[in-house]
Amino acid sequence: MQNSATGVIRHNQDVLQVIKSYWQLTKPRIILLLLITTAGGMWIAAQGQVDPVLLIVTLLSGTFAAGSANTINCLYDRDIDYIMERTRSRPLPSGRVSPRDALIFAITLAVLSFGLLTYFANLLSACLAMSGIFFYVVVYTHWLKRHSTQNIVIGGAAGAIPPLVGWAAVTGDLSWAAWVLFAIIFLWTPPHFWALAIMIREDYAKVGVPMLPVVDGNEPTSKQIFYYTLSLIPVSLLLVYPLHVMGAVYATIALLLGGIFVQKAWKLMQAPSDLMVARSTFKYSILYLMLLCAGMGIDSLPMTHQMVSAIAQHMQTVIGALL
Ligand code: HEM
Ligand SMILES: CC(C)=CCC/C(C)=C/CC/C(C)=C/COP(=O)(O)OP(=O)(O)O
Repeated sequence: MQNSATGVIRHNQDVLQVIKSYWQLTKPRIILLLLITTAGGMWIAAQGQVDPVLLIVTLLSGTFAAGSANTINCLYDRDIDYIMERTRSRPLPSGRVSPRDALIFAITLAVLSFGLLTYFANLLSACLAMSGIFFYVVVYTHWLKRHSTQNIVIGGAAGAIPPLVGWAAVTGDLSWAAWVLFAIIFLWTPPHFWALAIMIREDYAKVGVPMLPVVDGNEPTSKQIFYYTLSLIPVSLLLVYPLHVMGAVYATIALLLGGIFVQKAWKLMQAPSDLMVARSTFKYSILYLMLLCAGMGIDSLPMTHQMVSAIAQHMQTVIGALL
């Protein structure tokens, strides 16, 4: 009796371990931020009034597409992941999932994503999601990652596709504002990744991946980080002017967040080998993108528009009374 109970417990633990391994293959923590940017795109496209069913289906499809891309990346990179300390315990290098099963899992996720987006949203959003997988797997992982110091600059375009998926799911096309969202993430990726690459330079050097800090050193990398970060401020404000899809609330948030990011990048440029500063810049990059997207959401709410116009009216009355 006790043996069979122990057997059931052990079986359940095994099942949980298998689920955990497949979950880890998808790199879920990265997907969360990708989904936040997708939601940001949807929110602006729908001017703050997104159909909840479309939102849920698009985010689920985005999860499947990104999970598929990340699984294929883990499959392709399992040789170097086995050598690098940070990635050694991932499901493939540690042997918890076989390459064949990982491939079947990735294909299933991609098919589900394409089917859901085509059925519930439109073909454009489905094709954009598939182009994200293609770009990340073929252009970044296969062509660039092991061959160019600009790997993450060009390859980073893959990570900038999710807001396009969100936008297209709502409107069926892509406007200038959607491309500005793409540009924000495109410019954000080098500071995000190179700050981390400064911290784990030795790992990349060990496996011969030509990340910029490995090849050119920390000083030129920190300069590049600074210029990309600086360029983020005017680009993030394009949504306010000339595109007029965001207002004063977003502008204030974008300026504030961008200012802090530039300050951190400046500090890193002054001390390019200070791992604590690099760590703080990397961590802040994630917070920056999360809060910028939250700012887009807040600015798009009809309640915010009412509040801003009420404040403006009040100010007008006060100024009128004073003059
Ligand atoms: C080519 C582009 C990119 C590269 C090379 C890159 C690389 C990395 C690496 C190596 C890590 C550390 C992961 C780990 O510890 O296992 C990381 C963390 C992270 N990345 Fe990126 N990244 C890129 C783009 C993006 C994009 C587009 C997003 C989302 C919009 C993103 C979101 C995150 C998040 C949220 C983390 C922290 C995960 C955690 O909590 O551990 N990354 N990135
Ligand atoms: C629309 C769509 C599906 C887009 C795909 C977006 C996507 C999956 C972006 C991932 C970006 C990323 C985490 C790169 C790190 O790869 P790495 O190989 O350098 O990281 P690692 O060393 O941790 O494996």
